[in-house]
Amino acid sequence: MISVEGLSKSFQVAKRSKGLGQAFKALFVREHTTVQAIQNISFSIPQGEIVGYIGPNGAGKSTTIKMLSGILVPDSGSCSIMGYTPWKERTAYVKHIGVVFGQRSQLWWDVPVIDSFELLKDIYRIPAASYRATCDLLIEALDLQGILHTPVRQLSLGQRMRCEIAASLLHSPDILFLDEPTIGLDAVSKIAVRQFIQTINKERGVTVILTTHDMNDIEALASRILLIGKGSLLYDGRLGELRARFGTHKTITVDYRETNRPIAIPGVTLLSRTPGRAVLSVDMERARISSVIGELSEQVDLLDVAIEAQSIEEVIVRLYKEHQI
Ligand SMILES: Nc1ncnc2c1ncn2[C@@H]1O[C@H](COP(=O)(O)OP(=O)(O)OP(=O)(O)O)[C@@H](O)[C@H]1O
Repeated sequence: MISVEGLSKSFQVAKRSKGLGQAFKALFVREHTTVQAIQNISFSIPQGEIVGYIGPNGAGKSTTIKMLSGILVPDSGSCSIMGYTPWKERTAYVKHIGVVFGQRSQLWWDVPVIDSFELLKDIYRIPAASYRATCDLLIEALDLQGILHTPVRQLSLGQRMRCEIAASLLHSPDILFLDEPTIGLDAVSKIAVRQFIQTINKERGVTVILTTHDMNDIEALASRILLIGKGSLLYDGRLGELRARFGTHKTITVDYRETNRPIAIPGVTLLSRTPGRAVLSVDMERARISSVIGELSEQVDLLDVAIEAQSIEEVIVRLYKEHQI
C-alpha cells in the first residue's frame, strides 16, 4: 500500500553569525548551511498495519510524515501510496488519507467544532448520507456530544485532540498519519484515543502510521516499528523481535524479614537494598527466574516477590544507545 524508496530531504538554513559586524554583513550576504533532515529512507507498509515511527528529537519523523502526506516535496527518491505520488497528485490523494499533527490544528479556531466538521464535509465533498453516518459514529466513539457546539479555542487540549482525530476521519480515509496524537493528554484520554485507533484499524482496516515519544502508545498499538535517527532508517522490525534482542533482563523486587545476610546469586545484580526490600536485576542469559527465586528463599525469609520484564522504554533506550543516537 505504501512504498518509499530512497527518500531524501534537506533544508537550507540561514547561518547566524556572532557580533554586530557580522550581523550587518548578513544584511547583504546571507550564508546558508544545509540540514540533511532525511537521508535515503526506504520501507514499505502493507494495508491494515499499524506502524510506530520513532526516533529522538530532530530525527526527521515529522519531515517524513509531511512528505508522505504530500505537504513537502523530497529532494530525491520516490514514494507511491495507493498508486499516488503524494506531492504530485495531492488533490486526488488527500481523499484517501487523514492527518493529525498533535501540535497543530486542522480545525477553525473561532467556530464551533460541528461547523468545522461541516466545512470539511464540503471540502472533501462527502455525500450527505455517509457524512451523517460517519459523523454520528465518531461523535459516539470519541464522546464529542457535549463539546460539538463549543468554539475550538475554548476546548482543552484533550478535547481538541479528540475532535482533531474525528476531523481526520470524516471522509473515511484508508490511511491515517498521526504525529504525536497523545501529546499532552491525560491518562484517561490517552487510553480512549489508543482504543479508538485500534478499533478503526480492526473494524475498517485503516492503515496507521504513528509518530510518538510515548512508548506506551507504541506498546499498545504498533506491532512493527521503524526507528529513525539522524535522518536514516536504523531499524525496521517487529516489537517482539526487539524485545527478544534487547530485553535481556528482568527486575525482581523482593520483600523479606530483615536480615544482614548478603544476597549473592550468580547472574543477578543487586540494584538497591533498603531494610526488608531488595531490587535485583536478573540476566536472563545467565540465570532462570525460578532458580533465582529458589536461591533467594534459601538466603532470606521471603515475604513477597514481584517480577517485571524490561519496559519497552528501556528496550528503546538500549536501541538508541546501540545506534549512538
Ligand atoms: N522547515 C524547516 N526548515 C529548516 N530545518 C528544518 C525544517 N523542518 C525540519 N527541519 C530540521 O530537520 C531535522 C528533522 O526535523 P523533524 O521535525 O522532521 O524531526 P522530528 O523527528 O519530527 O523531531 P521531534 O521529535 O523533535 O518532533 C531537524 O534538524 C530540524 O531542525
